[in-house]
Amino acid sequence: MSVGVVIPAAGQGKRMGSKVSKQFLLLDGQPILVHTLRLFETHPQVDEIILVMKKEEIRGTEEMLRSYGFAKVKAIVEGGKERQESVHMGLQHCQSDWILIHDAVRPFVTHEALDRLIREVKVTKAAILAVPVKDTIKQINSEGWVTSTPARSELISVQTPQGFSRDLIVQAHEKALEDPNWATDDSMLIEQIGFPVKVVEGEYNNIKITTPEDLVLAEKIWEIRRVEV
Ligand SMILES: Nc1ccn([C@@H]2O[C@H](COP(=O)(O)OP(=O)(O)OP(=O)(O)O)[C@@H](O)[C@H]2O)c(=O)n1
Ligand SMILES: C[C@](O)(CO)[C@H](O)COP(=O)(O)O
Repeated sequence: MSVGVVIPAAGQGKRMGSKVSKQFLLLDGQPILVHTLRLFETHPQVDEIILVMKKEEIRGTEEMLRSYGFAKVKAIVEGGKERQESVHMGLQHCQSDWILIHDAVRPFVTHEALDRLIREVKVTKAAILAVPVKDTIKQINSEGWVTSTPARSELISVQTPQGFSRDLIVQAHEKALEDPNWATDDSMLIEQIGFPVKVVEGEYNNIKITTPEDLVLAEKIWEIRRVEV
C-alpha cells in the first residue's frame, strides 16, 4: 500500500510580507521548500510527492528542483485562492492509498514523527500531529470581550502532516465544496463528515513559518539541529 504526500505551496505569504513567496526564502542557504521536500524524498515509506504551486511559479520551481534531483516529485500542479482549494487540486493528482498533507513551510518535521503518523493512519484512516497548548486560550466575541476559557487539558495545537486514507480525504474534500466556509486544516473536513480523527504526538519544533519572527526562530532551530547531529 503506497504513501503519497500533497504539499500545498500556493499561498500568498501575506503575513510574512516579503517580496519573494515565503517557501522560497532561504534557511541555511537553501529555500524552505527544498528542506521540506528533502524530508519526504528521504523517507523510506514515501512513494510520491505532489507539489501545489501558484501558476506563475510552476516553471521556475521545476527548473530549481531539477538541480536537487528529487525523484519522488511526480507532479507540480496549480493551486487555488484558498489552502483548501490547493489541497483539493493536489489530491486529484495523488493516487497513493495513504495520503499525507503537509504545509510547504513546515521544514522541521522529523522522520520519527512521520513514522508515528504513518503507523497510526494505517490503523485509524485519519490521524494528525499535534502538541498540547502551553498558553491559556480564551474565546472572545467580535467586540474583543472574553466569553469563556476552555480547559487547557482539552486543547491541542494542530500541525501537519495530517494523514488519511485516499478515499476518505477525497470524499471529505468533495463534500466540503458544498460549504461556503473554508477550513483551516484538512482534518476539519473529516470531522464534518462525522469520521473520527486520531491525534498523534507532534513536536514543538515543527513550526509553520508564517511571520518574520518565525524565520528567526527557524534559523535557531536549524542551528540546534546541526549541533545535535
Ligand atoms: N491558497 C493557498 C494558501 C496557502 N497554501 C499553502 O498552505 C500552507 C500553509 O499556509 P500559510 O502558512 O497560511 O501560508 P500563506 O497562505 O501563504 O500565508 P498568509 O495567510 O500569510 O498569506 C503554505 O505552505 C501555503 O503555501 C496554498 O497552497 N494555497
Ligand atoms: C494546517 C495548519 O498548518 C494546521 O496548523 C494550519 O491550520 C494552516 O493555517 P493557515 O495559517 O490558515 O494556513
